[in-house]
Amino acid sequence: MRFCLNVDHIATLRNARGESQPDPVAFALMAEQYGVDGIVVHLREDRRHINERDVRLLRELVKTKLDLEMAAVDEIINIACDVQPDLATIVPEKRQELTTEGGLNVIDNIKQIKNAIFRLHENDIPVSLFIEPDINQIDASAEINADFVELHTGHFANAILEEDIYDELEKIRIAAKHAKKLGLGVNAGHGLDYLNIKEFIAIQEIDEVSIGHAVIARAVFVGLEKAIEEMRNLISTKI
Ligand SMILES: CC(=O)[C@@H](O)[C@H](O)COP(=O)(O)O
Ligand SMILES: NCC(=O)COP(=O)(O)O
Repeated sequence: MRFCLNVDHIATLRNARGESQPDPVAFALMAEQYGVDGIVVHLREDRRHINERDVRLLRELVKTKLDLEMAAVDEIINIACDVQPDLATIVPEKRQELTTEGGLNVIDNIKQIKNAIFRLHENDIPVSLFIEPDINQIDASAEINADFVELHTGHFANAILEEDIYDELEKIRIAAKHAKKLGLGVNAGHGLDYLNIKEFIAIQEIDEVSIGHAVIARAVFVGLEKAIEEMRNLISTKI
């Protein structure tokens, strides 16, 4: 299971004072040295954290894989087609949200997302759709030629009761198997941390996890190298 690090919230800290430190680009390059398999950044329309300078510099400097999370809107699609990330992950965005609250509704927005995929594919950029672990959403994603799906793990991460955790994990497991059967790459992310990852790695069909907030928070206390090492060890644990 590959481990990609989302560095959005280094940019959140940088932007807190409108200055230049800590630089998410420098942080991402250090993370690569410490063994992550890729860097994820979410260039939001409101630029609350990652900005275009970060994305363009990361494109120049990242050696592993650059996964650009983005809304399916012309402004951001144009930037993505110019920057050429290794993967474009289309995510839903709502101004008032604190963080991403759920997966894309591919079915209800099929025309807009199909157009975004077409434009990104025209520029040789593989596309992942950030969706709920839902069979119908997976079928719709395959139908419009997505290359990957990223299964939203937020409901699993936020579940408290044992039975809810089990139910959410089963939804992800079934969805991952179905997506694999359709030939889609299967990524997952949102809210994964040092505790819930232990249950998550049992799902063999997941190719890659994107983790940000929990690792950044841990790095504040133990440093980035150790935070990455600890998560890497948990993800590599033999089941
Ligand atoms: C799509 C997703 O779950 C995250 O990668 C996303 O970046 C969350 O948004 P914030 O980083 O703005 O919290
Ligand atoms: N797509 C999920 C991601 O990149 C990181 O989400 P989180 O770990 O910050 O919740």
